[in-house]
Amino acid sequence: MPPSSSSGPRPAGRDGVPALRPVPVGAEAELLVRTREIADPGDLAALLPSADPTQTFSWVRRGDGLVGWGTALRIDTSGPDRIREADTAWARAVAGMAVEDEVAATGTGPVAFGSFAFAPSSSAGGTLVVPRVVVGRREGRAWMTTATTLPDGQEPRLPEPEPVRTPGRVTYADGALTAQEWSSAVAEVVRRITAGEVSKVVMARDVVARTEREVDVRHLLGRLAESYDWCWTFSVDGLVGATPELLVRREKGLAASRVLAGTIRRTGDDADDLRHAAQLARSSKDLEEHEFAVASLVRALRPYCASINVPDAPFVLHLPNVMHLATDITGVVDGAFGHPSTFPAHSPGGLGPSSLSLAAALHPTAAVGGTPTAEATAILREAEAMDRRRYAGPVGWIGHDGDGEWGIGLRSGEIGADRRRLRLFAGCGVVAASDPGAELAEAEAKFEVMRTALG
Ligand SMILES: C=C(O[C@@H]1C=C(C(=O)O)C=C[C@H]1O)C(=O)O
Repeated sequence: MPPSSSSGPRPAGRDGVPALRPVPVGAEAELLVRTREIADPGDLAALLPSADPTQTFSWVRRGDGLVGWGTALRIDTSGPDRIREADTAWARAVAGMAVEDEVAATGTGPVAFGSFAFAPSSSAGGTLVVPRVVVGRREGRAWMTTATTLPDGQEPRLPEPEPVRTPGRVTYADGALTAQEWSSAVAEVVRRITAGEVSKVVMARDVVARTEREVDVRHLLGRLAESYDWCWTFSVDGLVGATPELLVRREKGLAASRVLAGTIRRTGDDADDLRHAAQLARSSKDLEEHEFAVASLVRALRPYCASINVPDAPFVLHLPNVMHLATDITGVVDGAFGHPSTFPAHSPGGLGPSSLSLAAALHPTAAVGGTPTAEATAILREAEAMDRRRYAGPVGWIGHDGDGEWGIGLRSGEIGADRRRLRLFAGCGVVAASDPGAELAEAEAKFEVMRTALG
């Protein structure tokens, strides 16, 4: 079966067929995907040949991960089922690929990078892209994967890398709401929480960055990796950032998720920060907020797992700008290791629900939506007065067997058609005990990630 439908773009969900809008890779072409081992390529981001954010892909943490460029296959979806439809379309596309994989490890063979809108109604929808070239590294092994169009099967020629450009002078302006308006919106949400409508609402705001020169996504990726090495540095379809929060990873039958909720700003003084970290770990407001987030994640993951492990108490994650309460949750995916699964699997080996179907089940978590989810997201939509687009949505990659990693697209910005303009986003969990001024300061601290990247 060809990896792409030949009948042209289709609206999402018509006749129950997922929207599958391929780029023209050659009418009825199938993809030939080849992976071979390579010598250590050094800094992955430094391999990226072009400044174009739509053709530059990254998912890198502490030097390991995947980068890619070019587009061999693109799947676009939209609407409430945007994530599941992409997952189904991906399984179908993979079935039509010819694969030669001499490494056969996690992240080798066909992989697609993806990014999905936070809200079902957003025009940002969802996208999976198989790049023409992917380079990966993990635990001392490195590989290159190429995706070429059959029957020709010519290896893509590597473009001459363009030099990395700096964005020059950067100015910032309010997005949908001024700081003052946003604080008032937070105060109103606190009132609604106190009145008992919901327990927690995650409120985000946007600011607009304008740069003197067109933004080179590689400049941002380099700076993000430099300062936020412990985060996942991502670039997919114009969304770029460094997220500390893992929505879900599925690898060889195990699922893992890192929940963050409860935040305190770093002061720059190590002794002070340690004192604040101890306060954070005892703060009832933050612990309560964290508890909501962990409980909702576990509730959403449980139906897909044969067993789940949840630590008794969170740890404090130290990042350069903020510290978070963090909990790492792990589970054995239903269908793994011969356990009978009620969920469709990507591979005949039968590892149960794919990483992307798990992401669909978990998104949006209480850490980025609120509690209870449906009511909280309705409130935030109204109170924020903006479309979050891909911010706080799942971003990451999926492999041919359904394994993959999906982060929450935080600490990020969106580069649109005008490459001198970025929308940056940051938010924070609002509970009954929240103070609007403190929440504004917390959002500011989170904006710092992209501000540092812009330089
Ligand atoms: C919403 C954001 O962050 C989320 C909210 C947090 C909080 O309220 O403490 C912490 C981490 C994230 O789950 C963001 O970074 O924009």
